[in-house]
Amino acid sequence: MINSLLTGAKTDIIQVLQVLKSKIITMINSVGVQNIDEMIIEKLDAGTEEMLLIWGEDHGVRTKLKIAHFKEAGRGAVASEDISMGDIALEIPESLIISEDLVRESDMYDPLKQLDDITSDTMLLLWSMRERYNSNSRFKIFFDTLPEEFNTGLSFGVDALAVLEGTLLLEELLQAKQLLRQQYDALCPKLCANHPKIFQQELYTWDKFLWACELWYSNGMKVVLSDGKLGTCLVPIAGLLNHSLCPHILHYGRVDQSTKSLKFRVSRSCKAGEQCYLSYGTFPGSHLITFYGFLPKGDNPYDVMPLDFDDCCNEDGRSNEAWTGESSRTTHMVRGTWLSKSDKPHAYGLPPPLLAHLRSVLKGDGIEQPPEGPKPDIHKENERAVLETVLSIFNPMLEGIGDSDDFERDNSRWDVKLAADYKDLQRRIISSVTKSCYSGLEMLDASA
Ligand SMILES: C[S@@+](CC[C@H](N)C(=O)[O-])C[C@H]1O[C@@H](n2cnc3c(N)ncnc32)[C@H](O)[C@@H]1O
Repeated sequence: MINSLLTGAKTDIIQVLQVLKSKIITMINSVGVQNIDEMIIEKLDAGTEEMLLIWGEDHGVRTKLKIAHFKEAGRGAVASEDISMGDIALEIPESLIISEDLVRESDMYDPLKQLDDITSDTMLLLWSMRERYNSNSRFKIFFDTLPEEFNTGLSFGVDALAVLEGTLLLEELLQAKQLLRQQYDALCPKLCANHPKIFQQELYTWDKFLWACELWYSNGMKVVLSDGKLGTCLVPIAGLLNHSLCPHILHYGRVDQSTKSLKFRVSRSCKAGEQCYLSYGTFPGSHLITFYGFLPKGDNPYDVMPLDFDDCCNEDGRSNEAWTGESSRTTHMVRGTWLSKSDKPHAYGLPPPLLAHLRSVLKGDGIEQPPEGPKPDIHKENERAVLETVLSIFNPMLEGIGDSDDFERDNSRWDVKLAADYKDLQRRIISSVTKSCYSGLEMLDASA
């Protein structure tokens, strides 16, 4: 924006804009200094990945990245030269993107389009299950670089699930897996029986279906293609970029109409040799474990505990249900209180809408509301009741999670270790909320 203002601006305005631009660039680059997700390179330029890059470049890929191996994340992309803010780190021609069009062009499309309620994402998933083993595939080199196992939450074993006892993630994982199993049972056996030449039974087993689901969840990207259609796609080479809470590449996902390519521009500079990170999206740890199989390092502002309230009562305490025939619900997302930016008194690091909700509900219990205003004279009894209510929700959660597991993590299986890390994170969030409530109560006592 500043660059476009600079064109044609008067000298004095140019000077102001230049100062503004350099300040903004310094601020953005300082984000890199706090980058807590630094990983150690184990190996640079690995065999198959190197071949994938060469294949890509032969087909029009342009890149300032090379592939490296990291202990914490498998493969990742490293800048092969300094990449300045706004530069394109990677450009993939649309013709190399694996999208719905490939199913339409294949012999699978006819039988699949006869099915009710099948989405194009599911069609593409079924297509990729066969293409993975097609030795004449145009994407053979890409399929050859994919891991044999994905290690996402969907592959957690019983020991890891046992560690998750008492967390919301356990329910989330079991439900996600059950849903996939139902989808598999409804689709694959019938397709194999009715079209055995197209859907060969040995390629459509439950294990291979789960592998393909993990592939699409952990590597799929939402892309708007040049025909304007939005779909989940696999983007060779770009699929090797790892995620960070402090990413370089934030905005991608629309094929450039003029170049017919997908461009990955860096929003902050990336020095030669530094790992170049993508943002997978604003996901909480539970989602990243379930569908990607990792927890990012650092404080994730999207890690939230959902609290559901039945808004059952109206102002005079009568049930809304009796009047409207339905009860309404509100959900409040509570983060670790260390992430709170609010320095307002009586915020306790908790979300203001949650506090407002509890204050108003507790008013129904005959407890007086604090008067509205810029500096509210907070009514102590009301505040005490609010904090005690929050404690009554979070203390049982803390008990449910229990103490930290005391087993040797480094010698545990990947899934058990990840489950224990997740539980620690949940414990940390819940403890921060209860601690904030207790210190709030102490403050109220001290001012009595
Ligand atoms: C799109 S792929 C990225 C390439 C991947 N590292 C590989 O070797 O194929 C996504 C997967 O990379 C890994 N990953 C991405 N970001 C990570 C991070 N910050 N920490 C640990 N693992 C990460 C996870 O296994 C995730 O499912």
